[in-house]
Amino acid sequence: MSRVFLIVLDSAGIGGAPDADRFFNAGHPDTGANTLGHIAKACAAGAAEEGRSGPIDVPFLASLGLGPAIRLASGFDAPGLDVQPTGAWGAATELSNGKDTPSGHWELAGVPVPWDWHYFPTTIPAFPDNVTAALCKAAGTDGILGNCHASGTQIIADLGAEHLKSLWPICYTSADSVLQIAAHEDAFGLDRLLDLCQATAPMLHEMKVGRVIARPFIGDPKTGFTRTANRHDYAIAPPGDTILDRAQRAGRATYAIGKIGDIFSMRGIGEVRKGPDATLMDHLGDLLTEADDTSLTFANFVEFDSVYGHRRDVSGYARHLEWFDKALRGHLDKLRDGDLMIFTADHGNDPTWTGTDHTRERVPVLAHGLGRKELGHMAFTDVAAMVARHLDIPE
Ligand SMILES: O=P(O)(O)O[C@H]1O[C@H](CO)[C@@H](O)[C@H]1O
Ligand SMILES: [Mn+2]
Ligand SMILES: [Mn+2]
Repeated sequence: MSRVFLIVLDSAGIGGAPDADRFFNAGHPDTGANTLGHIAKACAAGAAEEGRSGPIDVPFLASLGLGPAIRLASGFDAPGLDVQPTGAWGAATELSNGKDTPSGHWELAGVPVPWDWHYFPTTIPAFPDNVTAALCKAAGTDGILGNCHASGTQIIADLGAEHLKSLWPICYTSADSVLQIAAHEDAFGLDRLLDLCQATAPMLHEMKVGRVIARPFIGDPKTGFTRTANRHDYAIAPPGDTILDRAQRAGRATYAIGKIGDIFSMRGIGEVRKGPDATLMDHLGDLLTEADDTSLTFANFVEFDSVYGHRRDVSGYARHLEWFDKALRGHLDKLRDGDLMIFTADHGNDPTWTGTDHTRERVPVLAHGLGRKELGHMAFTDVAAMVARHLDIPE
């Protein structure tokens, strides 16, 4: 019996979403956004030269069929990826009405989102009075800082010093259905921040706000402020049975690498391994060696999105893709006969695009372990079906 490794490169979209015109970045529609296509184009043009150089160098992903997947999704010929595939490749189109992480992951796991998410307005204050009151009560403070749309790194630079004086939590949102709370790990306290998020999450979930996210940071006004890896997402539970639930019910071991446990509200998850992406790659290597036969490992590499996509850092995103591809090649000898490894994404975040938010895109579905195969156009839920078939559990 074989195992499945389902690996999400967070935000690694490939353009072509038929409904991209309904999604926006800084007031502009996402039509034409193409995360991996535009990164490959920038690399080939010599426009992504920080810490790396030249055409994009991802031989493993290219050998699975990344170039043809981009062409299928968006009609774009991505330079540097034009090799004959030996893996299986397709392009998946999202149904859920959201270009966010939970929508993408749940749908990949078999459950499109049946409701419309609640988004906060771009006005200041962004949060209604009852939400602000609940935040103050749970934090034990007379007020909150922020209360607006913001980039997470910018808002701690702007308000970190004030936060250290008042110890009021920094509360902000984005184009996603989220309420994020940044607070200093030592001065405010990590446990106090996590308790605050946990206490207010049910009220926000009731409003169909997808996640309350704890964003702890360290530092001081002199040296600057930095976010730590102790981020924690408190997400609404998926609205139905996912592939993780099905696998667990069938008695299979399920492993979550990265923030998968948070995204699925721990439903259907046996064991969690977390850390920055470099550590997650070690965890993946360990699980390739250790994971039980018939098990499902579901991984999310978040830094493509959080460190490079939202920051519109084209060189950084390309560097991380090249790191990922190389590191992964070092683990391939641990695969066993019959194992299936799938690489996909949850949405786009084109670093060449306007704004700082996700972009509505199709995503690649690249598989190792099925031989050479054109999977064609797919739904996100077809990924769950592929996993189910391979593990011999109900689709
Ligand atoms: O700017 P930061 O805090 O990284 O926020 C980003 O991270 C959030 C959760 O993934 C998204 O909603 C996006 O706004
Ligand atoms: Mn995401
Ligand atoms: Mn994001």
